[in-house]
Amino acid sequence: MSKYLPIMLDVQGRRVVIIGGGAVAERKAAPLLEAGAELVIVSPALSGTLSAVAAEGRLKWISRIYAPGDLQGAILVYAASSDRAVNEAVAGEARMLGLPVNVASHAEAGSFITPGILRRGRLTVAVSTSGAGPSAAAEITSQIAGLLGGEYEPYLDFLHELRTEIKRLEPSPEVRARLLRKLGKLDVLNEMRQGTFIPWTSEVIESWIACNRGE
Ligand SMILES: C[C@@]1(CC(=O)O)C2=NC(=C\c3[nH]c(c(CCC(=O)O)c3CC(=O)O)Cc3[nH]c(c(CC(=O)O)c3CCC(=O)O)/C=C3\N/C(=C\2)[C@@H](CCC(=O)O)[C@]3(C)CC(=O)O)/[C@H]1CCC(=O)O
Ligand SMILES: NC(=O)c1ccc[n+]([C@@H]2O[C@H](COP(=O)([O-])OP(=O)(O)OC[C@H]3O[C@@H](n4cnc5c(N)ncnc54)[C@H](O)[C@@H]3O)[C@@H](O)[C@H]2O)c1
Repeated sequence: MSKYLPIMLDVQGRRVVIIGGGAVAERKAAPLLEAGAELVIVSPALSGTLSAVAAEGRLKWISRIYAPGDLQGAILVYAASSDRAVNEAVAGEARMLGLPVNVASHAEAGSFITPGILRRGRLTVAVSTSGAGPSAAAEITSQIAGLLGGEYEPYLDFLHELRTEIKRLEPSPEVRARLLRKLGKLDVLNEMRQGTFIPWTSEVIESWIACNRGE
């Protein structure tokens, strides 16, 4: 069994190529577009949703079958055509170029697989069964969605703001590390859940930093 490594990849403005434009390509495209990838789809046909996205100029559609050379300039590749042999040829070209490739028809021909994804603002949860059961991955993802409410979005925005301020205002690495550890122990998430959270002004942030610099 492959033991896959989960990573968070920044694809903003980077070219990602999907071969095939059907239902699976559509599912793989959604998180790529959300993450700001420069998406290129090579396929003789495109699903309705993908056509609409192409018409808005949010992806580039190359309207023909795959040809070697289509992966030039990409950082990531998805072989999602309905033709197994074509997907294998795509995986071969990707391997030659040293590019990570996902193969929708038979995962073992590729080098990465796609998890179920759940987002709450800056929080991302990715769920994988290591390929054992894609439907189970979808089901587990929706169970976790029920556990993690909308409060995580403002909570993580708050943590981000405080972390940025601590890094800006506190020159000592030891004190900064202590403040950042204390940040994780604040009860703000519960306050947000209960609707009792009062947003911190810059004065409150500065005084919290001043009061918590010590041991
Ligand atoms: C999670 C999710 C993400 C996504 O695709 O975006 C995802 N598959 C999803 C849905 C889904 N997949 C399939 C159906 C039809 C019902 C069924 O057959 O079960 C449905 C629809 C459904 O269940 O709703 C069939 C299927 N899937 C794969 C194969 C081929 C094979 O096994 O090799 C076949 C058979 C094809 C055939 O027979 O022709 C392969 C993979 N699918 C994966 C991910 C990777 C492993 C993830 C893990 O670690 O578990 C992996 C290995 C590779 C990859 O695609 O990256 C997404 C749910 C997202 C969500 O809704 O939240
Ligand atoms: N990994 C997964 O999550 C998953 C889920 C379901 C199905 N599948 C598998 O993924 C594949 C695609 O499924 P789908 O539902 O999107 O099929 P689909 O028929 O909806 O789409 C296939 C697409 O591939 C395109 N295509 C065909 N030949 C091509 C070529 N030579 N070059 C470029 N594009 C080409 C078609 O025009 C079409 O747009 C199937 O092999 C299926 O077994 C994978």
